[in-house]
Amino acid sequence: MKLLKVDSVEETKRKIDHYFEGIYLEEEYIDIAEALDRIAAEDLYAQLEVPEFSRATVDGYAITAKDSYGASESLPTFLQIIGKVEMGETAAHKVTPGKAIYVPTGGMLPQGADAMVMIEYVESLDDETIAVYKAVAPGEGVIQKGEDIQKGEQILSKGRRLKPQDIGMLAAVGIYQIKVFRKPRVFVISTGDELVHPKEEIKPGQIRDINTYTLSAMALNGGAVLAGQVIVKDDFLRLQDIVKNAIAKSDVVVISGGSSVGAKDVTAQVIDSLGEPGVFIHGVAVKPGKPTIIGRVDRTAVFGLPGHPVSAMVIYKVFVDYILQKLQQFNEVQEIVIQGICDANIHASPGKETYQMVQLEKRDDKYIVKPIYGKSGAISLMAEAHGYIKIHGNQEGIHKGEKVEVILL
Ligand SMILES: Nc1nc2c(c(=O)[nH]1)N[C@H]1C(S)=C(S)[C@@H](COP(=O)(O)OP(=O)(O)OC[C@H]3O[C@@H](n4cnc5c(N)ncnc54)[C@H](O)[C@@H]3O)O[C@H]1N2
Ligand code: MOO
Repeated sequence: MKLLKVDSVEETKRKIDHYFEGIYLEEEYIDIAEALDRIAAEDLYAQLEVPEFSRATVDGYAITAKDSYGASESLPTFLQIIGKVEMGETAAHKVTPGKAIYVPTGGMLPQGADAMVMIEYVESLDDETIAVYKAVAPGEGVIQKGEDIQKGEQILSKGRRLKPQDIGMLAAVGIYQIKVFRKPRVFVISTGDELVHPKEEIKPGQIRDINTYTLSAMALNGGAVLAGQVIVKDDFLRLQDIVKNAIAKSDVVVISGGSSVGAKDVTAQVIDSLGEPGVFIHGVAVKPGKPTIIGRVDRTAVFGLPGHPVSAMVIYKVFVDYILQKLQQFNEVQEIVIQGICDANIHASPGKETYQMVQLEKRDDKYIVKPIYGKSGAISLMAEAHGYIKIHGNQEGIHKGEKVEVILL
């Protein structure tokens, strides 16, 4: 009988890996100004050094460090000023022993100089002479040629989600266009005779559609574009028509509701009717979210998520995000985790991976993790939660005082 035998989370991910092997989104070139949060589709190496010349990191005088040795507040060293470096220009003169050249922060270090002494430690005696009241070591106040980025150094790896600092690295080495994976297209379908749009009046027995909004927002949050949003009644032919159209337009179709074994639960049949290989997961050993369906039609992933809003969000985070990342060869850690101390005993469901919603409280530099409870139909549970703890199927539960990892929502 269906749903009695279910796959573990690990087995489900293995099946996803198998069914989506070699299926990736196409690549495209974009300007780095548009690259935030996109996933790199190429390894990139620096073709030059950064900085390309040694630069001052302070306002002051470029000198030979040796000249300053022994200098102090009571016993300054006297040096002759022989010039000034302008920003964005080459340093014309060379520093030799006994001489100094003024350089602003970021200016080119003149030849012969190996350190900068900050103006705070210098006194101008006349137009040509300074007194230096501090000894500086070679390299002080200077960023050396190639110190930031070396020629040939890898600056980006395929599968990395581009952060502002990655974009800065690319700009630094003169790369202004980059190959990324096209944004995945996600189509969100909510099924149920009881569902109405939030702007409409509801009759007894009806409820407002929540999942369209939570799941669409999760898709956008993950860097996808929305290919469509539809509410559909529990009707095989209507749903079949809509899912068929959605598959043609998207990389991932997320259908919520209608995934369990009730008489109206037609999602699995619809997916199977639309093409090969069809449904390969029907039921996962997780709590919440057991009646999860995962299939593939041609190159499109089709999910039947449980209708309960909490379960739908949890399964989206665990499996839909997993596929979206696979399609873009994302190669980093999927979850952002915080360590904390659990402040209550938590019971687990043997044989099932349990996702326990929690709140975090900071006490004496430590995070206290408090389990919060509610039915999987209660959206307020998700709104109150800061994250969740994953309790493995072979764990009995968690004891009060135990160290736990919280996956942030
Ligand atoms: N005999 C069994 N019955 C059920 C099982 C089971 O294993 N055996 N699993 C239960 C669990 S756990 C869940 S979760 C639900 C999943 O049901 P469906 O995915 O078929 O979803 P529906 O029945 O359509 O809806 C469940 C619940 O969620 C509400 N819902 C649905 N869509 C939305 C939406 N877009 N926005 C807000 N709320 C929505 C719906 O009204 C129902 O209340 O099955 C259990 N039964
Ligand atoms: O999946 Mo049901 O989600 O346990 O409520």
